[in-house]
Amino acid sequence: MQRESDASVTNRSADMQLPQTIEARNPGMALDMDWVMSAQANTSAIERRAGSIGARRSLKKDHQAAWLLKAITMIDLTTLAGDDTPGRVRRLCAKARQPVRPDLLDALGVGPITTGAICVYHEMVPTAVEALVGSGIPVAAVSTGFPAGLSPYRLRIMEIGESVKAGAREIDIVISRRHVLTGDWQALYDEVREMRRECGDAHIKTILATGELGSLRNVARASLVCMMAGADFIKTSTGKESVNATLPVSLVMMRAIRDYFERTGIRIGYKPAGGISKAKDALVYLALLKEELGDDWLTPHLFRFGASSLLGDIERQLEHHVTGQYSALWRHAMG
Ligand SMILES: O=C[C@H](O)COP(=O)(O)O
Repeated sequence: MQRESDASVTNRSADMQLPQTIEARNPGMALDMDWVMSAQANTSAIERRAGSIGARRSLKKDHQAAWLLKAITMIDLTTLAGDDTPGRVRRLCAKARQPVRPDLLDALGVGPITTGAICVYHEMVPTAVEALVGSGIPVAAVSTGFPAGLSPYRLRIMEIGESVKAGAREIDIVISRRHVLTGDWQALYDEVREMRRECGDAHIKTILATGELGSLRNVARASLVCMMAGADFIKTSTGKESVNATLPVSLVMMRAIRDYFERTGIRIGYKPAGGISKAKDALVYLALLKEELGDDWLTPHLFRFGASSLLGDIERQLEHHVTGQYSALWRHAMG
């Protein structure tokens, strides 16, 4: 019985690999301070809503394997460590090309899938680009003095250009947290606008480092300013803050995205990142996304997980789904 319903959704999951409608990019707009300052966040209501999401049933349990496969296609498979080597990046790229064992995919009735992207530091971009030739998987580079974003402004801008030149098709920039903490929204807008310009055709994800922004209201306002400045995606965290992606922050950012869509007709992507390592947590994020932004956002063009170890746990859960047995986590090493 469970197999039957899984199969029907799993077939749908194969559609995930079909080209999605590519929408026009967010051109941005003039900074609208009235709109920015009107953004508020009722922390207790947000926490209550975020706390209830895990218990809801928006993703049917017997369709879990299909949702986990979908989650894989939305992972920015990441390595951002000081000891990264070309060998580690090449292994990660091989994993991005074939994130799930073919026998498991066969058993689930699905064709080949890939992760959404590979995410690395600038120095590793050429290695990743070479390792992914012909796969269609984009390379994302973290840029602008990641993770603190405190290197000289000119160099941060140049870093973007260098990564684009090296073949990165997505640039994850970090914003200057101080602009948010001092309420200098114009400076934040100008910074992101210039970074967006430097990205050229590469898509820009703006990392808010929400764990360092002081309040959910600041998260809401910073999200709006980044979108007004032309962000293609807004992303929670670098993975290096002491608090990274959380459900309350995700709720606030998703609602800012909804607000922006309702007023401009432009869909902005969302990327929770940092500390998401369990398949069950990924499902909760997808449930929240579906409930807050709807099915249109359930595509790698509009949603990514920034994660270094989530894939291993998802693969383990899929193996359990097919064989009824769990394998050891070490068998799912990423790099
Ligand atoms: O942007 C991605 C994050 O750095 C990944 O964080 P993680 O290693 O906690 O999964």
